[in-house]
Amino acid sequence: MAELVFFSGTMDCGKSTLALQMDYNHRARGRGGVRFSCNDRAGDSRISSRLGLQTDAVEVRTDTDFWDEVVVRRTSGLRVDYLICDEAQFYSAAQVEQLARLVDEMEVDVFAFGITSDFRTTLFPGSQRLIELADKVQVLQVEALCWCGRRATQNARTVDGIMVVEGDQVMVGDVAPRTAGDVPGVGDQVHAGEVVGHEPVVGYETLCRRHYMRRVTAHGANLMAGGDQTLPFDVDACLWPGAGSGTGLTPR
Ligand SMILES: Nc1ncnc2c1ncn2[C@@H]1O[C@H](COP(=O)(O)OP(=O)(O)O)[C@@H](O)[C@H]1O
Ligand SMILES: Cc1cn([C@H]2C[C@H](O)[C@@H](COP(=O)(O)O)O2)c(=O)[nH]c1=O
Repeated sequence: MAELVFFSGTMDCGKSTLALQMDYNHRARGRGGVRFSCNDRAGDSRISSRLGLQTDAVEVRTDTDFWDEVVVRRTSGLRVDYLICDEAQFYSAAQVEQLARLVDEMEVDVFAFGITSDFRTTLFPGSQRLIELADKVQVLQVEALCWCGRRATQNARTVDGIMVVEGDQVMVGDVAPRTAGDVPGVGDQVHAGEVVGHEPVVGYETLCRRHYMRRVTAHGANLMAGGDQTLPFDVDACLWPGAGSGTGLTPR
């Protein structure tokens, strides 16, 4: 019996790697599949893993109809037993419904991969519909970690190194280990898209809920630990502007 499975998690937890592995394993057993992706960091029509593997894929656009994609291939004699759907958070609800219909009416297995929520902790439309319709939602085994060592559950967006909570939902970007540099101070607020004399650099960082809520990125934690605070200094004993009642760094 065909299935709609949603493999979900934060950024950088191995979704695209798993997508490529599942495609490889099914293909190796003679099954025919089609790979789809949307807005991959490596560019249009690609599925790329940070482990270094990448391959071609069909780019999903707003007018892509998955039902038609499968019908066209089957009509021309191609075998379509399964679909690999990467970056599925960016698909529309209607496209996810087409995927579900392919499972139910054409016995096509659909393996979808995507992040659940955006930088404001809001569900992406595609992910929401997948959670609503999937036969199984699987959280990936490899956990992305917060800088504190806890499991990361949130995707924070940074602009020029500062965490932001406003801006467009879709902004293609990557997570990157932060290096020391001249970036603005902890708690400063800038908005995604704001240009201050240069093109803003958008990045992402996976955080645990506690540090997402307190707006403490790795860089912020470093600043606090290495700043002129009297040691020992407990980063977690601070409230953040905008994250609670504090107006600044307010040791609890
Ligand atoms: N140099 C590396 N060596 C080993 N593992 C790596 C390396 N770079 C990335 N990874 C692994 O790849 C994972 C990210 O895989 P990827 O498929 O790109 O994630 P996702 O699609 O979920 O964003 C990381 O969690 C890490 O486990
Ligand atoms: C949180 C968040 C992420 N994105 C973008 C950033 C990346 O291009 C992809 C996620 O890719 P990954 O392979 O899972 O790392 O999504 C976005 O556009 N908006 C967001 O809020």
